[in-house]
Amino acid sequence: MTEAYVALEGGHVIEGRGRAPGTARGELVFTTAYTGYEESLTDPSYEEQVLTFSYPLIGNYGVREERFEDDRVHPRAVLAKELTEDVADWLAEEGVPAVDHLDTRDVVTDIRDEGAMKCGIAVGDDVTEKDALEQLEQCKGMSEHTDIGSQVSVDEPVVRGEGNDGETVALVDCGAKGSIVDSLLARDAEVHVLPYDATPADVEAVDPDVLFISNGPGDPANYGAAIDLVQEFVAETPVAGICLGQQIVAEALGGTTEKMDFGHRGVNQPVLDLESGQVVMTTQNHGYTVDEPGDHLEVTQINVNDDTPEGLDGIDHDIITRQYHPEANPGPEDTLDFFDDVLAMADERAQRAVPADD
Ligand SMILES: NC(=O)CC[C@H](N)C(=O)O
Repeated sequence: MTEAYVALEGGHVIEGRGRAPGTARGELVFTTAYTGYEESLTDPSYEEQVLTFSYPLIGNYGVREERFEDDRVHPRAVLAKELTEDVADWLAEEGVPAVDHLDTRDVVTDIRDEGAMKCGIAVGDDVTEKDALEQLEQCKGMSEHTDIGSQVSVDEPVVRGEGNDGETVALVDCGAKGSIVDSLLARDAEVHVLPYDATPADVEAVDPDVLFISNGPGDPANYGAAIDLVQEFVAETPVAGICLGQQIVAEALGGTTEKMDFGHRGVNQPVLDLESGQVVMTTQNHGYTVDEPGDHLEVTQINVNDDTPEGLDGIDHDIITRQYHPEANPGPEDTLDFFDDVLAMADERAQRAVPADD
């Protein structure tokens, strides 16, 4: 049996069964999602994190590429109670260490008590506890990954849905999930996917009907270029954002963000819309949150469990953002109309930009 060690911040080491070999380190987080492991494992927002599944059996319906959100696995390592052969083989092929036969209830309780923490992993025939502790020693905190966007973004602009007759979207790719692009394409948008460090000139070249900031890993404060873009364009171009995108918009407009203790990761986070009084179930994956929205943004939706902001609207500009993942994948599809709202906002701007016939 392959050895597997997980060293937790503070130096406590737990042992499990090795399912995919290698060493790794990252911020230890958990998701309560009971479905959608392929989508979670390919979500770029998990870059530099180690993902623990609290649901006990992962992999029972196989591994299929059409459910992937990106072309590779993003968590640095994976922990679970029981991984099927399919998932273990996939992770081994991807070079992502995996450990099962752990008491994930204990791991989740530790994270809930202590907060998301650094960890080191060592899996293999000859590894020891010391290898896991060495990984832990080298582990950086999330906000120390100051250029994390470069690990997950396109290098050059890419146009998707060229010639579509809907709105033109400039999507700043801070690690965008594929299904966000798909949700826009399904509504006939032409999507210009721009690098996370795109310049104002890159956005001007697209002349978008909406500037859309994607989800992505790490601390929103480390996305200076995207923050600048929001400041530069907000007066003339509608702005939308999902997850990291909401946090970047808040940072850009005088709001603040903060790190949560252990974040929200799962597919049944209840969100209250303050205007309609309706509660929807949402998919979430974040460890930071907007703290103060600032003077230019109004909180429109909140998390029912802890009142954190889940939706923001612009007070003096056209802006809509969500902290959760309206595209779902995995998770409930109660919130897909966000994309209709964003494109309706973009369409209004597009109509205004057309000079009136005389
Ligand atoms: N899914 C995301 O966009 C995550 C946003 C940010 N990295 C956070 O952890 O809060």
